[in-house]
Amino acid sequence: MQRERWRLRSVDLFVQSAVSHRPGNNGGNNPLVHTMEHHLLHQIDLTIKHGEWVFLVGSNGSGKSTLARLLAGLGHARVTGDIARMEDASFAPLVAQNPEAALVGMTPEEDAILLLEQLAVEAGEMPKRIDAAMRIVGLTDQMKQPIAQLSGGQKQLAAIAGCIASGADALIVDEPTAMLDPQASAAVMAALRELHRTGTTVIWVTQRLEELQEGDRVVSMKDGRIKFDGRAEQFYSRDNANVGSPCEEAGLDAPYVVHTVWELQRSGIMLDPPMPLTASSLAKAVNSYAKQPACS
Ligand SMILES: Nc1ncnc2c1ncn2[C@@H]1O[C@H](COP(=O)(O)OP(=O)(O)OP(=O)(O)O)[C@@H](O)[C@H]1O
Repeated sequence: MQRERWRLRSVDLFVQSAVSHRPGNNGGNNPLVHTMEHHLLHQIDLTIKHGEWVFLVGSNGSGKSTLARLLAGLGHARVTGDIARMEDASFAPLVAQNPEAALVGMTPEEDAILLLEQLAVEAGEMPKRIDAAMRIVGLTDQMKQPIAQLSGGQKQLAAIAGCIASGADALIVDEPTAMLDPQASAAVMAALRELHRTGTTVIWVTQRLEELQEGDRVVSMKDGRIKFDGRAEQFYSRDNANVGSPCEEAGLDAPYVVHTVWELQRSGIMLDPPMPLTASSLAKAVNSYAKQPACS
């Protein structure tokens, strides 16, 4: 059985922000400042095992990044409830939507070296780790190129390469493809799927639901709460009255393939498997439906 990487029980998270008020006419010019507490996460129950791949989805402001930062151990927040991390778990680096803020080296290679230096990795160990990480993300040819000359997708891959070289057993990526074109997005997805195949736990925050594949685990959030935790196929499952899939309840628009399946269901066409998620699996399911003997 896989060991647990994170276990959160009844976790609530609060942050404080400064609020300033201009006093009235007779109150002088100095603004009054007081702090206000915001309750951002509510009763989070979540277990993630070593080696799992989890898509964390939800509409804007639903709390995805807040939860991602909490899992990465970042931020200054008041947290109540119970959070357990396994003792042998390494730190889990978080790669954000815009990687430029996190890239400090002049080249992808130098950036990885600086990160490994921070982690006190021996100098003799570094080239092996960095070469392997660049190979996984497909940046071997660009690793000595100035970061300023890389495309957005290559910068994202450079940030991910640094995390891979660090040897972290888990990686959290927050909307890594939000600013990328389909080709660069596919390269980032392929690099992380490969990393996952070799045992790394991956938490992928996204609003692009077409990135989900059959069998993927989906955790969806709304108003700071987890509303759904299950397989992608169930996420799109409507009830008998043809409404109310967890995806729609989260306020998200399903991919085109799923809309097509819903339309087929509305016309009484039930596919097997019932919820294909890619164009090719939809075509396959429609093909085998068409080959079924007609009912009289
Ligand atoms: N430091 C803060 N102080 C006050 N409110 C905050 C703070 N950080 C986040 N929030 C609020 O918490 C809510 C959740 O924010 P969060 O960034 O986690 O959402 P998200 O699901 O990642 O959204 P998006 O998809 O837009 O990035 C939002 O309403 C946001 O305004």
